[in-house]
Amino acid sequence: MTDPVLTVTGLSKTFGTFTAVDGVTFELAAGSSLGVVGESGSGKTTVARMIIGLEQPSAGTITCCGIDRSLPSRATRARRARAREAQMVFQDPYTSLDPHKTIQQTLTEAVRLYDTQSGATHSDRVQEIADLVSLDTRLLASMPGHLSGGQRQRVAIARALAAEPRVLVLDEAVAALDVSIQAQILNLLADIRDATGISYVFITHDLAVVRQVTEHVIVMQNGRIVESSRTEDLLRDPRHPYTRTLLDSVPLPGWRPQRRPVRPDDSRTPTAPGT
Ligand SMILES: Nc1ncnc2c1ncn2[C@@H]1O[C@H](COP(=O)(O)OP(=O)(O)OP(=O)(O)O)[C@@H](O)[C@H]1O
Repeated sequence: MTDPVLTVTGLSKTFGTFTAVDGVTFELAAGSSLGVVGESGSGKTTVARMIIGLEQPSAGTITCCGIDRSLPSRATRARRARAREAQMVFQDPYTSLDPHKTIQQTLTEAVRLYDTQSGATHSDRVQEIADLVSLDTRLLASMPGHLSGGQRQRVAIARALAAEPRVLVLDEAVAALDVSIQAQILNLLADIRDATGISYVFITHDLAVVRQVTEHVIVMQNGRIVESSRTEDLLRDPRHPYTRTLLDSVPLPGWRPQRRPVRPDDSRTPTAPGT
């Protein structure tokens, strides 16, 4: 393994008497992608929030790009430096963008905040990150409300990339999207990784996503890692009973949901959303 870009050691988080994360340890190599799976409430998001500094660890260490990030810092310079190490993309592209700002304004704000480019103007840089996520330039003048879910998630990814982070933490980032749009975003993320050498921590409940975009997976249950393995090995030969249960609940190829019995009011003409 090349030098890790992120090392998490014995990470724990308690809320009052409740332990949400309990002694989590893993490494993320530069340019690699790690899946974090586990049922709802297993502590995945809390780990993510600690990595990007939104939550303070109760115990353990987080070292990102060789710098110990376990301790909080209020200094603007340190917070900006940290933002260049790790950024996060959230599940819901509908709420994560400011509805009152055009895409251009949102991206310009992010570019201005993390301006590291020598010479390039903010608008050049906005164009550059829009290109990186294959966002149609005509959409820059739009408000988020006029974009599709997939387009909004491209904007959210572009905004995170404005900081040129070494690590991108994606928390259920494709879960709200249709399967075909999910595939486009996952392909896009693969292309961005190839182009920039960025590393991903991919939090998901979806093992199909894990199969497509990660090389290594950790499985969490009740705040602990219960299995850690190469993705290929985990999907072929899960060791922990919990991981087997997770795999068993994934539909096999060809599975079709059962038809729902038709209820009398199903015959109504569907109303278009927002009308
Ligand atoms: N600020 C908080 N105060 C109290 N409890 C919290 C807080 N944040 C998280 N928890 C609890 O910690 C546990 C882990 O939550 P977390 O969101 O990390 O799980 P998760 O695996 O990401 O679940 P999901 O997939 O539903 O988001 C949950 O029981 C949650 O209720």
